[in-house]
Amino acid sequence: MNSLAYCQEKAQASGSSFLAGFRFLPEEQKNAMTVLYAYCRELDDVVDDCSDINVARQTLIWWRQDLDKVFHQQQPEHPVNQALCDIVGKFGLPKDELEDIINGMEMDLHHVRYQTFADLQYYCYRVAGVVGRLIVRILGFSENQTLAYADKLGLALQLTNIIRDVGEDARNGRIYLPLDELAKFGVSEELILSYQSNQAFEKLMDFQVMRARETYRAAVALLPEADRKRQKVGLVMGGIYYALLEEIARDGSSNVLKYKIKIPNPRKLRIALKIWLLGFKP
Ligand SMILES: CC(C)=CCC/C(C)=C/CC/C(C)=C/COP(=O)(O)OP(=O)(O)O
Repeated sequence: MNSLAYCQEKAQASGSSFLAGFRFLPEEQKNAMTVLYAYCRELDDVVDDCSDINVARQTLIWWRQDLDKVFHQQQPEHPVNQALCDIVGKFGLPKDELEDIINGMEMDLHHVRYQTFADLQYYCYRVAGVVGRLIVRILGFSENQTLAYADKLGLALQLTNIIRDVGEDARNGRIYLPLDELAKFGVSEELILSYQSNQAFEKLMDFQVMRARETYRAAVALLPEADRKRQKVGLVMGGIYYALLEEIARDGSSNVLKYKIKIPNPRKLRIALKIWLLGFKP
């Protein structure tokens, strides 16, 4: 199997919410997005499948060394890194942004709590903001402000992901919601870790949803007119996750403790098509 085929299989197997948007792209950009997606997925798996933190840490060190080869004209060992060799030059993907994703995964190994929203934002930048930046580079941009849009949209998506996965993360002993916000709303860590919902938790979650919604609006407002057309697939990705956020709000945001809300694939495709034709207005 060649390295691109490996990435395509990895992306397909993930069943990710985002793949629906890729089909609108020309072959070269679609392949680059698939390689980037596979890269993120592989790194994610290192942390998700981790039963021994030392093994995971060593594996991330190995990924750093293998990524280094991509930028030093050497043959990397991992098929995803081999596939990256074909796209980093073509799309001007910087090493430090690809490395930042590894840094974000490392944070996941050590940090299971964030004190403030500023702390959480730093994590979100590394696992989602830089992904947004790399996507913006693949799709093409003419104004630097488009990078600020990428940071913001990445944050909006990651906040949505955190809201959706509160229950699943709690089962793994993780709480991403900032601890000072838990305290402000009178929600204890124990309540979340025992999947108990109460009025205080409902209010906390309503606040989280409202802030995520505002983050989507702020992101779209940052995207310069000149880059809107080229960035349409990114907006489709944002729109699919925004629909997920609205679905969580409709369902009752405190239910995130009990189950994980999903949008069925046919609906994702309808949302993608609508945004492609009419634009994304959160
Ligand atoms: C400019 C721009 C497009 C910015 C956005 C950047 C971006 C795509 C960040 C990824 C954040 C995120 C929540 C990933 C989860 O992926 P997943 O495949 O695990 O999601 P799933 O579990 O919902 O399928």
